[in-house]
Amino acid sequence: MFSEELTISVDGLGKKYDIYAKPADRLKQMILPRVGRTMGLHGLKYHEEFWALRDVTFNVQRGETVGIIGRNGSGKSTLLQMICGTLHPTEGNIRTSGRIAALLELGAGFNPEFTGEENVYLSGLLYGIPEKELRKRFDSILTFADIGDFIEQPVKTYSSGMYVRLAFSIAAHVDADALVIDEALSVGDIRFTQKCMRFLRDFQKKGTLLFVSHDTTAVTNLCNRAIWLDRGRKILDGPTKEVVEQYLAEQHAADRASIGQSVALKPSVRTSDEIKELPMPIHGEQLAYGSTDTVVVQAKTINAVDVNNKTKVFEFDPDRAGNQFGTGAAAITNVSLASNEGEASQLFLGGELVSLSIEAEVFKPLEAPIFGFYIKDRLGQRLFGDNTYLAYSEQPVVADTGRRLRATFTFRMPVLPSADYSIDVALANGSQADHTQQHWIHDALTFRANDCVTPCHGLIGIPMHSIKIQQLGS
Ligand SMILES: Nc1ncnc2c1ncn2[C@@H]1O[C@H](COP(=O)(O)OP(=O)(O)OP(=O)(O)O)[C@@H](O)[C@H]1O
Repeated sequence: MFSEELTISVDGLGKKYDIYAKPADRLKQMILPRVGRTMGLHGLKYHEEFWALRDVTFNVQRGETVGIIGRNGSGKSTLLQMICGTLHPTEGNIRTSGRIAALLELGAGFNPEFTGEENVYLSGLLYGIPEKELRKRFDSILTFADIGDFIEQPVKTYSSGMYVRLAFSIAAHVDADALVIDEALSVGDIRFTQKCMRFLRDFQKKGTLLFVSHDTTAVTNLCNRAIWLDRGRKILDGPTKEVVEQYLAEQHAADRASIGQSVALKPSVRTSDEIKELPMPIHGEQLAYGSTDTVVVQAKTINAVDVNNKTKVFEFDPDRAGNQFGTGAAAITNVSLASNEGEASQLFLGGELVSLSIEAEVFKPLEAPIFGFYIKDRLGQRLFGDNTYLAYSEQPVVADTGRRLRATFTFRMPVLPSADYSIDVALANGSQADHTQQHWIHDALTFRANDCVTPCHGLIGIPMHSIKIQQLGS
């Protein structure tokens, strides 16, 4: 039975396309089977069957945010279009409850000949919002979209960014119970994207969200759950962090396999597409603490309290680390955090200088090794990270077979809200733009930040150089 708590229920869903090699085959398929049947011939086929989606089953509960990930052509858009009712399934069932607003890829939704304003009313009516109500909301829709006088121009004259601004603004104003978003946010500029993200974070508190993106970081940031599609099939459905990690690992394995490189270090070792976007962030992406000591102006107060932002580090244990992948030409053998004086320690303070060391053993010569790390929060959001590339780009450290290497990053442990965190470490070979991961370990070290007496508003806290209130003359 379809529960009231379910917003979307998808059962055995499939979409088949008949692919014809040439247009004439389509005609033959329409006419000849009938002729054949009258002659007692059956099963004449002039096309290939192609299943864009097959056998996909899942439920989305009211209030859930679910990310859909997968390679190009894996069936994500096909799935969303069927959920929104713009595409008919070949087999299976979809049940939805409440009002679903869709923000599908460009091309869907608006009548290109109509002006933006006409499209606002048209879309509103399709969502069942009475015209009188739409009039009341029109100004707010326009303000959100921020496309100025273009609202009076036909939509066919819009840039893709304007199109998405208007489409998103409408979807945000129709009191939807569920929002279905397909790649739309990749089009807008940063300010608009931030505005949409704020809206979505607010919407998440009450509504159901289905979110397709190639940007796995965005999926990780926004969704608690993810569904991975591949070649039209559901591969995995679960907590976002796990699904994204496995998806990236699988992608890298496939990429490596396609260029004939070995991929496995050990059964749990996987490869990842992160290689393309990383090795790890370049300098400048890292947290902007100065090289000189920062004065924490609240230090007096903080030190007066027994429990400040202490961070407890759990030692590196290769068997307990998360997913791993890489070619296996080198292996990371140890990871540790020490105080800046080099003392191995398990407790640090937010704002303290610490050193992260990554040691590795080389099995095959590396002409340009790059070590890197990321610090991630509980949802897998990357808070900051860095790599050795820029420091050694002019003169890479060449490592022969049998050598052992150690990279050390010294940085200020940020002030962190009380929660669990983890550190990904990696050793690649090559350049920032073109490299191969030799060994990447997700969650090599984990740590817990304790009671945040130190001011920390947001993902990480920056120790303040000064805080003042001044009386100004009237
Ligand atoms: N009308 C159609 N006729 C034939 N094949 C189609 C049709 N529409 C989609 N397909 C095929 O179905 C498969 C799934 O397409 P879909 O657009 O759903 O993938 P996707 O995961 O959204 O891809 P992308 O990430 O590139 O947007 C693709 O191989 C695509 O070529």
